[in-house]
Amino acid sequence: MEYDVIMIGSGPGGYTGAIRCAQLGLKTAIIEKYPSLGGTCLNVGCIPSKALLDSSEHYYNAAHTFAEHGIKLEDLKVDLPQMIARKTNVVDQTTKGIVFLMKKNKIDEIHGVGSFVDPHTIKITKADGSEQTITGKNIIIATGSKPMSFPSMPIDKKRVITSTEALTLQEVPKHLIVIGAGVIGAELGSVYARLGAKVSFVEFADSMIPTMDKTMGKELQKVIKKLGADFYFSHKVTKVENTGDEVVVSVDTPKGEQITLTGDYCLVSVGRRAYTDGLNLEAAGVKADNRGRVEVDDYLRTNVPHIYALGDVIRGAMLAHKAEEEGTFIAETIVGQKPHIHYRLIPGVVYTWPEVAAVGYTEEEVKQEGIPYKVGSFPFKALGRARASMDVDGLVKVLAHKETDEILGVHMIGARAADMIAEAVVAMEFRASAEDVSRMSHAHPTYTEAFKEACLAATDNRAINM
Ligand SMILES: NC(=O)c1ccc[n+]([C@@H]2O[C@H](COP(=O)([O-])OP(=O)(O)OC[C@H]3O[C@@H](n4cnc5c(N)ncnc54)[C@H](O)[C@@H]3O)[C@@H](O)[C@H]2O)c1
Repeated sequence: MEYDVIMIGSGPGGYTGAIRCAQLGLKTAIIEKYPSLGGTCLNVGCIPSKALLDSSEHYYNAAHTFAEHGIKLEDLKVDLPQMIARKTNVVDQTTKGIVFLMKKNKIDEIHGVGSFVDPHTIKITKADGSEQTITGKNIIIATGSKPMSFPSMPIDKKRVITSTEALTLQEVPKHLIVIGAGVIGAELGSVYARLGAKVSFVEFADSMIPTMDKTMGKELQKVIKKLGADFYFSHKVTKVENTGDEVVVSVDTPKGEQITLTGDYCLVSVGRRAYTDGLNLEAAGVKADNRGRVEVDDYLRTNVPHIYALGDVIRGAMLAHKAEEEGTFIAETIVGQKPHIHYRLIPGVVYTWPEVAAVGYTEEEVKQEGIPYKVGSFPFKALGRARASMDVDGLVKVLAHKETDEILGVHMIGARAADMIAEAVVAMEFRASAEDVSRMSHAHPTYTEAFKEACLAATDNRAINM
């Protein structure tokens, strides 16, 4: 069978790109190694982790804030197997939705491991060992990423686990040691801290979520500390050992001393790596870089012009919505359109509670690039809406150009920040100044007023409610 496009991988980038190809009239096949569609994000990433984050937040509120709201509960318990079962149900519904979308768009769905035979031919090895070969005028590599580890921290999937196993635990850990306080560590560490686990974060850098604006990491640490977590920043893990019922983690302190931490589970969340295993890129002559990522040009084309790649398997942020934009971009490029992705304006979100969300430059970046800037901040606790819901932690920080007032970056930590960041993206896509946003009506009382107030603060230090 010959296709216009073969998409290898059905994560958010793969399935979105396949649908856009089909919409543009291209005969499209999608190959997926696993029985269900949706990739890491839908099966063992974004969606299931959000289901557990929400459940753990409900529990935490029931245990800690309901009484102040005037709601009394007795005999409150965590039923972790039920929590995990609900999460599995959410995943099932979501992945079945993708099957429906493939059928609706007449995309051929083929399950099995895809590997290149030559630059136009893909062999699919199915679970029962049978093989199928198809050819494509264009091929898109969307095979995503896998959790990274180091030889000193071997993953046994029982006590030394990755995010995948952390989504299926059948008991709340007594002491969860989290290696790496980046996005996954913060999200899943906070789930189990809320459910009652003692959580210790061991992080190489000097703060949580170290690649985001430093103010966000500091604020997030304050909130997670309230859950009883411990932090070991600028500490280096040298060894992780499963001793049966326990995990012993050996750590070098910044002073050069060696300490050990003992817990019942250890979550290794030290980043992810591009996943190209089994693809047989050599048969197509496709080049990978020194980090194993498929090399692409500005058009997301590999060194073989009809083979493209997108998402976690190439350079850039490992974000589902970045991959989705790239899927659409490639489909439109194939049919001769001139699409565009504004990488600087792809938002980043950490789904802790409160959430962290950001778009554009961090303060550290504007300093480093020598861009003249000014800052406006506004804390959520000064908002009536936040006090009404008892979600008073966090702030909005706006960076604007000192001379032109153009918004350069927006960083939020607070309730509903993940949704609110969309307003900042729109403002920045249209190159708004802080004053532009200051002059737009924001409904009262809402959390979005914090963005307007931070813009007022940046415009002329004239926030109203502070
Ligand atoms: N909400 C989201 O958008 C979301 C959610 C999950 C994952 N992701 C993406 O998936 C990828 C993987 O997530 P992640 O949290 O594993 O990676 P990450 O890069 O966000 O964080 C890894 C952290 O581990 C630390 N680290 C590395 N080696 C260490 C060591 N030996 N000892 C102690 N600390 C060490 C790093 O300094 C870093 O802070 C990221 O690119 C992330 O953006 C995104």
